[in-house]
Amino acid sequence: MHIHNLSETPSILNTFMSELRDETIQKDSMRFRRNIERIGEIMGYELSKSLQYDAETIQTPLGKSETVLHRKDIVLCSILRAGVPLHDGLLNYFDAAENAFISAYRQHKHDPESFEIIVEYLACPSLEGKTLILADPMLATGQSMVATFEALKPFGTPKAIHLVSVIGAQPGVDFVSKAFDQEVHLWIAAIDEKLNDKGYIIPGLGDAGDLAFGNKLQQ
Ligand SMILES: O=P(O)(O)OC[C@H]1O[C@H](OP(=O)(O)OP(=O)(O)O)[C@H](O)[C@@H]1O
Ligand SMILES: O=c1cc[nH]c(=O)[nH]1
Ligand SMILES: [Mg+2]
Repeated sequence: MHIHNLSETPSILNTFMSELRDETIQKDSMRFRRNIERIGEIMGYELSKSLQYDAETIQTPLGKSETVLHRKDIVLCSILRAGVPLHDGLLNYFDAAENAFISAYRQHKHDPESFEIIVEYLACPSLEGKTLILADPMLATGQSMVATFEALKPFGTPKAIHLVSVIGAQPGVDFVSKAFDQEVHLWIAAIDEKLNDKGYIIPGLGDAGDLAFGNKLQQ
């Protein structure tokens, strides 16, 4: 897996990251969602540099200009709920993309330290020969990302796969890396050291879904 950790070069991205993590600032849910969206935009731009483009000549009012074509073979797939603002940011840039949504949430069993991934909803176009961008802001154990990829397999084989995340934990990044047998790029803004015994990233930022959209009752 090719890992592109975008916070290694200090930039405005690091400011957005510190606002997401700051326990006072992150309480403003509109700002929290917008910061994830802004990171999605930055990730989309950085990722776009690795794609291939066809050249096209367009007519301006005063002459002809060589340009590159908007890519139309991209499928953006995000994992509900926390993936929604990241999806919005990516879609702001890849506005010609097709879109897929999947619900993959962690359901804790009787023992609070163990959980399974529940996939209940999946809407996806054909992935055959397309560029798949799979987005989820939190990559903790990596199980949601891998379960999602497994669930997408019947929709065809993408020609390229890009995973987009905001914060990962090293054990989850290692888990995801082993799960893919084809070339995969991971675009991420931080890789934290570890998980706690409930599978939360330490130091991480807390629960991204709840911070973006409010608490949910455990089913
Ligand atoms: O790498 P993993 O260990 O699988 O954890 C990461 C998952 O946890 C979060 O979702 P969550 O289950 O909290 O659902 P939510 O977005 O509805 O809050 C997050 O958005 C990821 O999907
Ligand atoms: O730290 C974590 C782990 C999973 N999901 C989150 O929202 N945060
Ligand atoms: Mg959550």
